[in-house]
Amino acid sequence: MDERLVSSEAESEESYLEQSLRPQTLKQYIGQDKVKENLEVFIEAAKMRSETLDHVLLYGPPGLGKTTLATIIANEMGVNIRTTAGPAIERPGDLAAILTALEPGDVLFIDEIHRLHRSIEEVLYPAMEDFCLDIVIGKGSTARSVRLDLPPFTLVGATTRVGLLTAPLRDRFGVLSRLEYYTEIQLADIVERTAEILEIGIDPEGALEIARRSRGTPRIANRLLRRVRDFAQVQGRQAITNELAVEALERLQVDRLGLDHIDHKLLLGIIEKFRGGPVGVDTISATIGEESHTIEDVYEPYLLQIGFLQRTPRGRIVTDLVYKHFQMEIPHDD
Ligand SMILES: Nc1ncnc2c1ncn2[C@@H]1O[C@H](COP(=O)(O)OP(=O)(O)OP(=O)(O)O)[C@@H](O)[C@H]1O
Ligand SMILES: [Mg+2]
Repeated sequence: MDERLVSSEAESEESYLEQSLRPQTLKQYIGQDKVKENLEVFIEAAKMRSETLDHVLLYGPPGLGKTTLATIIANEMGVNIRTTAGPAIERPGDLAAILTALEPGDVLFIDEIHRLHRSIEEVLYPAMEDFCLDIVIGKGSTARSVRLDLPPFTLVGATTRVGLLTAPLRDRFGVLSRLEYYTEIQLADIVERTAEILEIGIDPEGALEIARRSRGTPRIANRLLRRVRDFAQVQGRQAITNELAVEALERLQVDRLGLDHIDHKLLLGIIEKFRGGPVGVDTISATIGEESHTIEDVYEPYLLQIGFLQRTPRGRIVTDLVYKHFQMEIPHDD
């Protein structure tokens, strides 16, 4: 698969840069008002009672700020954060080692928590519920189980695929927060904030243009800003104006809704070869030469989100919005 400018996944070099752009406090964190307001109350209450914060599950599409929020929770609680990821924990002993090394009150952040092995999840249950660890010592007939106390801690889990979490794991989180796509105005604020950190001059209208094409996703907004800055620099401009943003993003083939050549190929393929659908994913896959699961996991979600595609039992259909976007005549049933 090509690297896409509008991919919501982090590029290989990007994660380092992203760290420097992460807001540190809830106040600096733009948008997600409902999630923020709830967390504010829970954090405040936990601090008043001198207790740890309840376990928090953050879920939603890539690039919306889950890792950022995990860091902020630790900052606001005034504790350390220990970070790991589902696939990195291979044996129950790995998790036991992490848990016993925690300081009282710490945040343990497990990214991609849907990818934890079942055998490891079982270690997590008593740890989350009673702050203890059941370990087996010895082998065979002399084996016995010992209960170890753990320091109280807050588990923050993050996932893009909440549906893959087992019910017993999901039920052990006291706070479940779903992150939503951002509005244009919120993304424009994020772009302006990032521009300030990176010392890039930008007009409000330039920021709004980048926001509009960022598919509701801060990660994409920040990436487009960096690419548009390259154009500004090469052209010797002091600030990113609306005109410059439009010109740069058109040249980068990111259209005014943030769609790129792959989105165009998919949508126009359904229109031109299947008269707008319905058509099955496997058939689309064969015609445009992309894997079915890539279409479903990577290409479709945003098109479904903005109402350009509809899923029906007989396959995918493009909506009237697509014809309007491409300035094509809407076909009439006859
Ligand atoms: N609310 C926000 N305000 C300002 N910047 C944000 C916000 N949310 C995310 N960002 C920025 O977007 C980038 C991506 O955010 P983050 O890494 O937290 O996303 P994520 O949800 O953890 O993604 P993934 O699912 O790929 O792990 C970061 O550089 C971060 O600074
Ligand atoms: Mg993350």
